Amino acid sequence: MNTAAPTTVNLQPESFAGTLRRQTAENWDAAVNHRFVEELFAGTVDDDVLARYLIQDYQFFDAFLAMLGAAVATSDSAQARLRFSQQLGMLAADEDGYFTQTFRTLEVPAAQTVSPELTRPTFEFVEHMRQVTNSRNYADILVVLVIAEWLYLDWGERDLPLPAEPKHRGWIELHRGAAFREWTQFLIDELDRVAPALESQDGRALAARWHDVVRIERDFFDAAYQ
Ligand SMILES: Cc1ncc(CO)c(N)n1
Repeated sequence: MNTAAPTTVNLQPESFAGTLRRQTAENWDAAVNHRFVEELFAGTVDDDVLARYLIQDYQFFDAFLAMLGAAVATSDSAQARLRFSQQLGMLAADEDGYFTQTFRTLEVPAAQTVSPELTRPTFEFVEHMRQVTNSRNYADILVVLVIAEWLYLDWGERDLPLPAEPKHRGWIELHRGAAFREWTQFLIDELDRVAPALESQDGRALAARWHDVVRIERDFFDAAYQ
């Protein structure tokens, strides 16, 4: 695929992130236009589907926080370290608050929020995050961060009316708007600043991870219906 969907970030088309975004357009766009996203905006997603998705995503969330901690620890930039730290504070307050409130609304048993059985996409995603966290390689960490946030920004910013109920609307509002756009732009700019040449050995390893993680994002939505 050689077409780039319209996106809400500023991008150098030939940059590391721009090139990989274009190479993975098929799975990326399938995720952004997924049935789950359509039903979330419409406010029609089945409560069981939403609960299954959020139970898995709470496990994603914990590994994601650990990965952000690794970004704090490994960044070569003091300014970037502060930006990651600020985001950790927001996630611990607003995003954890959304999960907690919505688990209560959906009457999800506590055991399911603590140690559910992982679906295959969750297992794979957590494994990628564990690998980059342990690698202490800032560029490798940024690859996973950029995909997770940029792909979610792309569906969150879809031009659709917002649903009324907090369990639907809250998840959308966490992934759209000026603050989330600015955060995503920061991640893309950091990756393009520190990424190795795409054709180098390190660059090829990062590209392989990029392709796999975008595929997992799509599978993650599918799993909520299985
Ligand atoms: C699976 C998945 N990808 C990305 C995000 C956004 O960080 C999320 N919450 N869950």
